[in-house]
Amino acid sequence: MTTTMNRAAAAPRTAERGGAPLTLDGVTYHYQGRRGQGAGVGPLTLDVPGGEFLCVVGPSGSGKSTLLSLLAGFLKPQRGQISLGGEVVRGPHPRLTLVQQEAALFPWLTVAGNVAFGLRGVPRAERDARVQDALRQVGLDGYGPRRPHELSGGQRQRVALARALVTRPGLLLLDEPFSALDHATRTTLADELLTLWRQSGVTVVFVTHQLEEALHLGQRVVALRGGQVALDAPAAQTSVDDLKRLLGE
Ligand SMILES: Nc1ncnc2c1ncn2[C@@H]1O[C@H](COP(=O)(O)OP(=O)(O)OP(=O)(O)O)[C@@H](O)[C@H]1O
Repeated sequence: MTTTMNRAAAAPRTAERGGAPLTLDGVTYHYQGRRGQGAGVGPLTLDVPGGEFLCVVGPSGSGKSTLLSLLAGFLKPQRGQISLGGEVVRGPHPRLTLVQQEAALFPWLTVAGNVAFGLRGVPRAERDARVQDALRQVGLDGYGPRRPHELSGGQRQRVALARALVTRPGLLLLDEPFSALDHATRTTLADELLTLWRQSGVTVVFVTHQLEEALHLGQRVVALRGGQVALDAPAAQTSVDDLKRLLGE
């Protein structure tokens, strides 16, 4: 690929191909309740090499969303620190991008406008070319002029993925991105995500309730229980039954 990099948010300091390594060092966050510190996560220590596809599983309340909010910079660790590509994460950052369960697309923008959103500051011709390229990658060639309400749920998630990847982030965070979709669409999109990951080399942290999905997608699986890492293993060396037993499901 030979596209020129550009300025500001459109030009994350990540290599064009290849994800950023992610490090959590003693990261702790506990929600403050009326009776002092409540539930939360940590201390969590994890090393995620650049380009790894990590899945995070765990029962309801185990801390998956809290962990993602910390990684996305929406919450600040009370102790410990998170680094991405060697830089401490201190807040939302152009090098990382989050895709959630319901694609949060701007309804007043076209599909192309939604995908182009993160490319402000990039010259028009390059921006248009990158948007077209991203839409082609997610199988939505020709959908640029449509509005989000004219798309199916699966197509909206594809737009969200295109919007996330068009900025060439170092880290892609996914929070149950396919859980609102029917089984067939979910399976198709999961396989498409693997293709996109291989093409882009981005580091992925994917949160899911579905143990099968985690083992299918991830190279590595981290299971949380009560805000702590209960298991951290290569996906190939664990099974749904192992995870169920460990998580008491
Ligand atoms: N805003 C908050 N205030 C107080 N406690 C919270 C808050 N958000 C989450 N918690 C608590 O922190 C713990 C972790 O919650 P979290 O939402 O991260 O879990 P989760 O694994 O994502 O759950 P789910 O799968 O149900 O979304 C839970 O005990 C939860 O009740």
